[in-house]
Amino acid sequence: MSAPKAPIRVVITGAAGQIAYSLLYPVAKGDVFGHDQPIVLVLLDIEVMLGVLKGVVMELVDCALPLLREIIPTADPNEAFEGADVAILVGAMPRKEGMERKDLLKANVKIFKVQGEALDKHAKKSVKVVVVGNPANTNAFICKKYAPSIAPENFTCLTRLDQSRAQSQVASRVHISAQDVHNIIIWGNHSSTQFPDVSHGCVLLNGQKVKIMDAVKDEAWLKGAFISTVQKRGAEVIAARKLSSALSAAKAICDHLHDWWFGTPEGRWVSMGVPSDGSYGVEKGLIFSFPVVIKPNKTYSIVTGLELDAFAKEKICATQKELIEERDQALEACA
Ligand SMILES: NC(=O)c1ccc[n+]([C@@H]2O[C@H](COP(=O)([O-])OP(=O)(O)OC[C@H]3O[C@@H](n4cnc5c(N)ncnc54)[C@H](O)[C@@H]3O)[C@@H](O)[C@H]2O)c1
Ligand SMILES: O=C(O)CC[C@H](O)C(=O)O
Repeated sequence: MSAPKAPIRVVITGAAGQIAYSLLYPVAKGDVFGHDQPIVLVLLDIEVMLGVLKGVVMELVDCALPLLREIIPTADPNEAFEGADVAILVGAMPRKEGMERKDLLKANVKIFKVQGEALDKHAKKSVKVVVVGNPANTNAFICKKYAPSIAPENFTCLTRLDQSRAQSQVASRVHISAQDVHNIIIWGNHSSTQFPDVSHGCVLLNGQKVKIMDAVKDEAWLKGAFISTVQKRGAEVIAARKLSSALSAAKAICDHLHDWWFGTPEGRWVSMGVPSDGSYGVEKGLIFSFPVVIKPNKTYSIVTGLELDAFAKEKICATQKELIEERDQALEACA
């Protein structure tokens, strides 16, 4: 029998919030890092939320989870990131109905400067960071910038929810399970300019791989309503719930980290916001959602060599333009 694994330190920020409430259980139970991986959960929120956080801690304790070795609630980023193996950065203000994205950017980006600095000083150099708080790509860019001692590729942002949304839209159109829809790509920003791209994807129909284009047989839908539905899904959820998506966001965070930890299956890729290496003409250093493959040793690489037609190039250009504008506003707000 192999020796029991040492616990890993997993930091979740915004721990008293909505997404965290759906995220804590699967993480603490072992669904993300493995059912043999003990965990120390570090829960960061702001001072005024410590009372609420106390209740969340009580509930976690009451779950009596075998892998959960310790729970550390705190409002101090320097304490939170000490020795961190994984940082799930959820804590930020969500957009409410009628709010402009710009308002969110100014309010949230400074949080990620502070947390980048704290990660730089206190986290393990191997720490894996996923930024969820919006604007997720730009917040991840700022976090990375203020943590220069950590490798840039350790900073990612969540676009897996967009991927899941796209998979489900195609699955319901073809009347199959979402798990039989493979290799859809989300390019660019986690925003309404993102480009959900089915042109390299396939579905499994009776065990056979069929191109999504051929299975759906409706190019007008794939180039029109499908794209806008995925792009605007977050806003649609806000309009209906009066709150931003939380359950589905938590599920997507679990998928993103599970695949980063264990790797992607042969021949399959997933979308993650990662620092651009210049692939597909995207400015180096921007946090841009690309298709990536991940090895079991937890290293990922951008899938290169995919052919892009004029339609795809135009969409990728538009989302890149938005990210450059956001980055410049964020740098100004942090200066
Ligand atoms: N990338 C995605 O796919 C995706 C999907 C859904 C939501 N989001 C974003 O995730 C963020 C959180 O959403 P939510 O619904 O959980 O919001 P929420 O308001 O329910 O919770 C946010 C929590 O963050 C805390 N917080 C605020 N500032 C903090 C700081 N400096 N340090 C630590 N904690 C801090 C708040 O006190 C609150 O408890 C929002 O920005 C939302 O837009 C992203
Ligand atoms: O603020 C938004 O527009 C969306 C919130 C969240 O990022 C989502 O995708 O559900």
